[in-house]
This record gives sequence, structure tokens and C-alpha cells, in this order.
Amino acid sequence: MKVFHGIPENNLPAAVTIGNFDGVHGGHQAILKLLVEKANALALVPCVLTFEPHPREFFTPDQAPARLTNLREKMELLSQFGIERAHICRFTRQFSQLSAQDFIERILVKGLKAKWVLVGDDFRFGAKRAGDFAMLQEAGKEYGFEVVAMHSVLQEGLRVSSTAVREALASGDLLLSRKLLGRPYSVSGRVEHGDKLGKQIGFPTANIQLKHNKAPLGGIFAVELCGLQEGNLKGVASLGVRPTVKQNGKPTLEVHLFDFNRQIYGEHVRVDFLHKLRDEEKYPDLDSLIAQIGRDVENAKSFFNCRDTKE
Ligand SMILES: Cc1cc2nc3c(=O)[nH]c(=O)nc-3n(C[C@H](O)[C@H](O)[C@H](O)COP(=O)(O)O)c2cc1C
Ligand SMILES: Nc1ncnc2c1ncn2[C@@H]1O[C@H](COP(=O)(O)OP(=O)(O)O)[C@@H](O)[C@H]1O
Repeated sequence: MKVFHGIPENNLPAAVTIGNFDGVHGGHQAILKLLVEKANALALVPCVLTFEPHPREFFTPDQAPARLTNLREKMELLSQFGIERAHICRFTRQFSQLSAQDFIERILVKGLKAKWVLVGDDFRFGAKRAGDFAMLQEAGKEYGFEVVAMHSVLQEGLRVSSTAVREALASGDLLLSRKLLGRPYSVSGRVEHGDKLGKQIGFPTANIQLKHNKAPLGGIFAVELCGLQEGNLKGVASLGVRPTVKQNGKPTLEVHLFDFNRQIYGEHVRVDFLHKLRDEEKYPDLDSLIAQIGRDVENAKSFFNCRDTKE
């Protein structure tokens, strides 16, 4: 997949879908699948136009929801689902003021060379969200592109959406988030140096870099860590501000791996969240925390034993 920051000239004719694609969940996946099928049938390049930052992060940064995927994760997923060209459009004040008509002419027609366009039937675009599906269809007749509306994808009667995934994660329902995402919720990043307290207390923890300051979930989890030469490794993770050892701590993701002892600083890993064990607590002293982490390890191991005997 070719990734462009912006829209260069002389693109090949494309089948285009437009959106934030945060999470690349089951609904997005259905869109991507249809787009790739159509692109193949019509000899077009399957292409995604997405925005950075997320428009809600631009308009109301304080109220913007936590990201489900960072840009790198999103691009990897789009590529996995068969997209061949991705355009990351910087969402600036100037871009937000582009009229719906200019968006169609400059971005879709001249820039992306869109011949087939797939959007949700509630899709809005252009300054003040003035452009809608009907306007896009009208414009398609004039400029020679077809517009198709994607129906809502449901999972157990629930409309699959980034919001539904965030709600499932916030409530600790990792089974539901997994169904909505079509894979376990995960965070990927590099292993960083922490405060070196982990080894001292008998539970070394790999600290995984969080690119955004907000996480859509928190607490203590049974996890699998992927991306190391040893293959997938089981462990227990804490995602929180560590109130027992820090004041005003920033969100931190730490993973203690079972039966593992190797230095992995700097390695790029992915943490798959499989089961929530509990919420984070503030303990009166370090000994209470250490005892609790010991119980967390046992509980996580029971979860894995149960899961592995079922499989
Ligand atoms: C399984 C597990 C559970 C944890 N639970 C809590 C908790 O409830 N409250 C808390 O303040 N810190 C919790 N922590 C975080 C510890 O405070 C942290 O691992 C320790 O500070 C080591 O940090 P370091 O790797 O930066 O040295 C937990 C860590 C793990 C691995
Ligand atoms: N079982 C293990 N689980 C996680 N990390 C481990 C383990 N064994 C060794 N390590 C290594 O030790 C580091 C964690 O040790 P720790 O004392 O918690 O230091 P830090 O505060 O820098 O994370 C990890 O980043 C990794 O390189």
C-alpha cells in the first residue's frame, strides 16, 4: 500500500472511500471489502482518504474521544484489508473551511481521480458539514463518478461503530469489543525504559509507549504480547496512572510476561487485551501492591488455562 501525506497529482483512477476509520472495526472492514471487490471489477485502485488529526480532535480537543488505533496501526490494517493507496489529509483550519463543492472538485475529482465512491448514508463533508450523500450523487452525474451508500453493519443487533467499541472497552467487556473489532483490542509501540521498580519488586514490566495521552480502557488485564522472536507470549498488563507509586502519573501500559527473562528495550511489540481482571487501585503500601500483583498473575494464568482447555 502506498501512503501519501496529502494528494499528489497524476493519480490513477480510483475507487474511493472516505472516513476516519478509527479502529478499522467490523463495519469499516465490510466497507473495505466491498471497495476492493468493486475496484477489482472496474480496474480501479482501491483508495482510502482519511484525516489527521481526527476532525473532532481539531474542533474540540478536550472532548475528543480516545483513539482506538494510532496512525501506524490504522495504515497497517488498511493495507491488510487490500487498500492500495491511502491519503492522509491534514485536517487544518483551512481544510475545514473548504466548501462541499470544492471538496468534490479538488479532492475527489481532480486529486483522487475518483470513479466509484463508497460512503455511509449519513456521511457529511465540507465546511459546516454542508455536503451530504444526495449532493455527492448529483455531483457524480456531472463529473462522472458513481456513488454508493454502505448500509450499517450490525453485530448482535448493535450497530458496529467506533463509539460502540469505545463503550465496550470502557466497561471492560473485551469479548464484545473483540466481536465488534473482529480481533482483540490491541496497542502497539516500542518498549521504553520505566522507573526500574518492576525488577526490584519481583515483577519486571515492559513499558509500552502510548502515542496518545488518552486510552479507551484502563485496569489490569490478561494479555498476549506479539512481535518478539519468541512468538506470542502470555502475561498480565496494567494500563493506568499507577496511583500507588505516582502522583499525577500519566497513563502507562506495562506488561509482565510469564516465564520470560530477556532485555527487550527498543523492540516493537503489540499487546492484545484478552480479559479484564480488575480496575486499578491505590494501595496503602508497596507490599500490598506486590501481593495483589501476585494474585493478578494467578488469575490471569487461570484465565489462560480455562481458555486453552476450551480451544
Ligand atoms: C499486574 C499488575 C497490576 C498492577 N496494579 C496496580 C494497581 O492496582 N495500582 C497501582 O498503583 N499500580 C499497579 N501496577 C503498576 C506498578 O505500580 C508498576 O508495575 C511498578 O510501578 C513498576 O513500574 P516500572 O516498570 O516503571 O518500574 C500494576 C502492575 C502490574 C504488572
Ligand atoms: N518477565 C518479564 N516481563 C517483562 N519484561 C521483562 C521480563 N524479564 C525481563 N524483562 C526486561 O526488563 C524490563 C523491565 O524491568 P523493570 O525493572 O520493570 O524496568 P523498567 O522500569 O525500565 O520497565 C523490560 O523492559 C524487559 O526489557
